[in-house]
Formats: sequence, C-alpha cells, structure tokens
Amino acid sequence: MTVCEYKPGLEGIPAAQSSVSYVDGQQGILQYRGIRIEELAEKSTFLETSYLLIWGTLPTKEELEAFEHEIRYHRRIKYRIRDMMKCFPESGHPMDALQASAAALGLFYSRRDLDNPAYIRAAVVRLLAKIPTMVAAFQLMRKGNDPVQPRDDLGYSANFLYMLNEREPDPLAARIFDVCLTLHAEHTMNASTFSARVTASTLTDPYAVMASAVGTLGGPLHGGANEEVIAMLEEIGSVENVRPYLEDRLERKAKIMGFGHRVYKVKDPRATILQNLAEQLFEKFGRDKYYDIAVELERAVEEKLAHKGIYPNVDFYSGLVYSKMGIPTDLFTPIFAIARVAGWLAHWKEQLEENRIYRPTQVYTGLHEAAYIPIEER
Ligand SMILES: CC(=O)SCCNC(=O)CCNC(=O)[C@H](O)C(C)(C)COP(=O)(O)OP(=O)(O)OC[C@H]1O[C@@H](n2cnc3c(N)ncnc32)[C@H](O)[C@@H]1OP(=O)(O)O
Ligand SMILES: O=C([O-])CC(=O)C(=O)O
Repeated sequence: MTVCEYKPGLEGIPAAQSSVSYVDGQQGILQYRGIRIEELAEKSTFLETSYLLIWGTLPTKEELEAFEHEIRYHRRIKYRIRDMMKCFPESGHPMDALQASAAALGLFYSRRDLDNPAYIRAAVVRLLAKIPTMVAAFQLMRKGNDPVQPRDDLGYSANFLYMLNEREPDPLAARIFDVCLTLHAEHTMNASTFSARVTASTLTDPYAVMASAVGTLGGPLHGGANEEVIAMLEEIGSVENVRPYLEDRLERKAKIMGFGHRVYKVKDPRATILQNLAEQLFEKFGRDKYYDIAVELERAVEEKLAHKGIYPNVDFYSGLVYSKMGIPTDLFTPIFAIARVAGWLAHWKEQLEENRIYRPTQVYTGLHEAAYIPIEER
C-alpha cells in the first residue's frame, strides 16, 4: 500500500465516492444531484429537495404527496421523549438538547434492520418528521410552556414556525424559511457529513448517525458560526466601527466569523441567495441596522482578504434572516441541523449501499519501547 502524505484536516483527500452533491469552489457552483442550488431555491420545496437528495431523483407528483403525507403523519414525538426533554436544563444549548433527543429516538426505533428498504424509509421519514418537533418542543419547554402539537394543515416549514411561535407564520416568512432549509440541506464532504458517514460505516442505527452529525455541526468552525456571526455584528454595533473592529481582529490573527471556506474561494452561492432573502424580508418587515453592518463588513473583508480567497460563507447572512423572523440566536444551528438531516440521510443511505468501515491510518509521532517508571520514582 502506498503511504500518502499527511494532510491536516484531510484537505483535498477524497473520503468517499458520492453522487449526492457537487461543489466547484473556484466558480461558486453548488448542485444537488446535478441541479443548481439557485434553481432548487427558486422552484423546489425543502421536502421535494430532500426526496431528491435521499432517493436520487425528483419525485413525481404522487411520490411527493405520499412522502409529504408520511412525514405529516410522523411529526408527533412520544410523550416519553417530551418528558425526557423536560428534564433537560433550560440553560442548556438547544444543539445539545437536539443531539441527546436524536440519540434517544434510537431507544424507541432501533432495530438495525439495515438491509430492509422499509426500515430505511421509516428511519428517513421519522427523522425528517420528528427533528423539527423536538427543536420546537425544547424551545417552548425551556420557556416553561407545554409544546404545541404539529398541525396537519400546515406545510413542513410553516408547521415548524407555528410550533416554535405558537402562531401561524406570515406566508412570505414561511416560504423564505423553506428556501433557507433547501440551501442548508447538503454540502458534499463537510465535517458533519463526514462524521455521519464514519458513524454509518460501523452499521450502527441511523439515530446514532444523526446524533453524531448534530454534535459535529455545532462547533463554531462549522454550523455554529451562524450564531457567532450575530454576536459579532452586535459587538461591532455600528457601520463606523466595522473597519476598526476588522483591523483589531486581523492584528490579533482572530477569525472573522461567517467568512472563509475550505472549498469556496469565491462568495458562497448560498450566501448570495440568503442575502437576497434577507433583503426581501427587510422590504416587508423593515430594515435592520445589522444588515448594513454586515454589508459593510463584507466589503471591508473583501478589501483585506480577497487575495486569500476569503468571502462570506453560508453562515454569514442566514442569522440575519432568522433574526428578522424573531428566532432566538441559539436556535440558528439547530435549524441548520433540521435542514442538514436530509443530506446526512442521503449520505447514510449511500454509505450503506457500498459500505466499508472507515479506518484510516495515522503518522505516529510518539516514543517506542519507552521505560515504565514506577510511580514513586516519577
Ligand atoms: C457551514 C460551514 O461550516 S461554513 C464555515 C463556517 N465557519 C466559519 O465561518 C468560521 C470562520 N472560518 C474559518 O474558521 C475557516 O475559514 C474555515 C474553518 C471555514 C475553513 O478553514 P480552513 O480551510 O482550515 O482554512 P484555515 O483556517 O487554515 O485558513 C486559511 C487561511 O485563511 C485565513 N482565514 C480563514 N478563514 C478566515 C476568517 N474567517 N477570518 C480571517 N482569516 C481567515 C486563515 O487565518 C489562514 O491564513 P494564513 O494562511 O495566513 O495563516
Ligand atoms: O462544506 C463545508 O465544509 C461547510 C459547509 O459549507 C456546509 O457544510 O454547508
């Protein structure tokens, strides 16, 4: 076997063969199953896109209706899951609550019948259906309220916003939210998808796969950056303070959250769409000073860091959209997870179709044949 050069962060090393999505980081192109993200954002829905990602083709009308119906039917969560979540500390981060609850689903449904297409379908449906309900339930319970039941007459995104806010959402907000889910649904071999595939490769159950991916998504270098972006815009506070803030951070070699990407060396196409969605929301619900700060920051970062290929990524404008919808900052990453479940499931299925357990190697840098020193002599 040839020994490859060690690459920190496995940069540029293929970790799977996949037909789920494609990124051209030089040209800013993202495609799900070959279809451009711009087209899906405009014409599709999150559930239709999830079907495309997971089953590989766009559904017929009948297939989509059956899929939507199954998901609607499975939205409720068992009272024992709700009771378990009630015991979580209300000060806990909703991503931790989600990771624990996703793993807990495995207590109820795990049979690891991975060769059975009906088991795969049921797991796909349950996870897509129940994860939003769990996110909304934790939000209400940490405020001391009972969770509200899902509404069968509402679509996927409208129902989530209803469960979160206990009132029906504005139709434009519901549509924009649905587009946000589509934009976040999948992105090749990112850290959380890699984590999902590694976990899947051991043939454990899909609930454990999702729990491990949720845990990976939460970090500030990955999905957790969307929360950090809002904190950063608040800290900057005014358009005038953008450049001094940036100078100070660059001097301290600190990262600017929501910027930079391992693959994109131009502006992330999802950031462009999200910026446009933010503008639509501002037109209807009023402008936001944080948007002006964000635009000025993008301009200033471009002046300083474009030579390194550092531009806004998907996490930069998403928080502004969610904030305008009144969604609390610490729910941004769980919402990212609601969307990314579709991509994780697509990769879980693909991994099972041609599985080999992940077991890379390492470059050992430690000692050999070292002496054991008795404790009293250390
Ligand atoms: C959904 C997502 O996961 S999107 C990414 C969300 N994460 C963030 O927004 C956090 C901020 N960004 C980052 O930390 C990085 O750009 C990552 C994690 C996204 C990519 O990391 P890597 O590919 O490992 O790039 P790395 O961190 O090595 O940076 C390469 C160079 O660009 C610089 N750089 C990268 N991102 C930034 C940034 N956001 N601000 C300032 N400088 C940056 C680094 O300092 C480094 O410079 P150097 O070569 O002079 O030392
Ligand atoms: O691809 C990546 O490394 C991160 C990212 O943008 C995503 O997961 O959406």
